[in-house]
Amino acid sequence: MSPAPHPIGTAPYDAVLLLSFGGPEKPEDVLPFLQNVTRGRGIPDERLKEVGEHYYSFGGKSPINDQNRALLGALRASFDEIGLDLPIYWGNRNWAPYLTDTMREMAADGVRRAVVIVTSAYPSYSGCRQYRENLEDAAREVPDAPRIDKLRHYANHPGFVGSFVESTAAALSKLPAGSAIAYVTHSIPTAMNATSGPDGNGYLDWHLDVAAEITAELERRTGQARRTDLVYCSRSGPPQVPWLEPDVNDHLEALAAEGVPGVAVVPIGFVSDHMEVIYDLDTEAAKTAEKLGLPMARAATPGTDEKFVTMLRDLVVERAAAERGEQPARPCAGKLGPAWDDCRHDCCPPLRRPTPAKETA
Ligand SMILES: CC1=C(CCC(=O)O)c2cc3nc(cc4[nH]c(cc5[nH]c(cc1n2)c(C)c5CCC(=O)O)c(CCC(=O)O)c4C)C(CCC(=O)O)=C3C
Ligand SMILES: [Fe+2]
Repeated sequence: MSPAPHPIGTAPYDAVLLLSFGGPEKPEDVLPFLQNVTRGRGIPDERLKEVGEHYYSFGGKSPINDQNRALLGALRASFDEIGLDLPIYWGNRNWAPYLTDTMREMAADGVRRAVVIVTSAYPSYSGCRQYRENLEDAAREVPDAPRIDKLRHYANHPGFVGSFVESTAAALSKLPAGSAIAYVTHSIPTAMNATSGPDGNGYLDWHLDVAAEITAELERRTGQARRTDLVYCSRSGPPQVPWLEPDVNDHLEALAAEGVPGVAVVPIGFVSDHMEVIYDLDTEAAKTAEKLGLPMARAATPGTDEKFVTMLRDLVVERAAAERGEQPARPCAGKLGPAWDDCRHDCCPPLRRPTPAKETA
């Protein structure tokens, strides 16, 4: 008689939810998508027109939904490999499948408790709390909505860092010796960074820690130190509001002026090659680099890389153990230590928007 398969502990969960940003699938979707994203967020019309053009130049279709479908497939295969039979659902903030519809489906299927994987790795209002608000809003609309726990931030997990170590090494191998590394992430308002994470400045601190880990591992491998910086793409908002700088294009100019022989552009802020990556980096920054005669290679994002997918699976198993009151190992690279499971109530507060009327303190 063969032994029963070893049951992987995923109690108390009966499902996993993949929660993402969403993107347009065809040209007619672009405007309604942008309206969903920017509703009440004070983005100037000029910027919206410009971003609309980015989408139209790629046929009105964002790659993000197909990337999430691929990730769902990879997660399913990875779960099946170890006999983990939790169903995996998918919902988005800004486009179909909308989170509220997915939550309705989960409730109808009898899901009582689920764990959510968000496609955003770092603490900030946009990348964390706004998703938690989306979950809360959806739960208010759906009778018998499941209780949903969010995985700890995974940017400093060895699976995420390790995936970027490999892709950065691959990018550097296409460049002249002595090339620099430019780590890139989505710019956010400096005020949003100031309040990100439980103690503030979490967005920046986490990125710097992840970048330092990747750099240190590559240095261990090659014995070579090189110039590294953290720079930004996709600045939005009104011009008078300060966002994190420098912009990647300005940084490339500075590197070229210094005579750096080449640059690996490493998008540590992104989990897949969505519009910010294929437009802001592969189109715009690549054009800047070409104009400057600066050799540039862009490192791959995790996407469906095995290290990344296995990490997500491990984090689901880890969180389930923690919810059962066990003390699971919490793998972590970097100096900041593993992130908290549940965010504190005052973590990453929303930015105050300018109000048209006078107020008192
Ligand atoms: C930190 C961060 C991430 C990284 C974490 C994560 O990955 O989630 C991220 C991801 C994404 N952002 C995306 C798209 C957009 N973001 C916008 C606007 C904004 N993003 C912000 C921040 C972030 N955004 C902020 C502070 C704004 C200003 C408005 C506001 O305060 O909310 C706008 C409006 C137009 C514009 O102003 O650019 C669009 C269209 C897509 C989809 C891409 C695709 O379609 O492939 C993805 C994955
Ligand atoms: Fe964004």
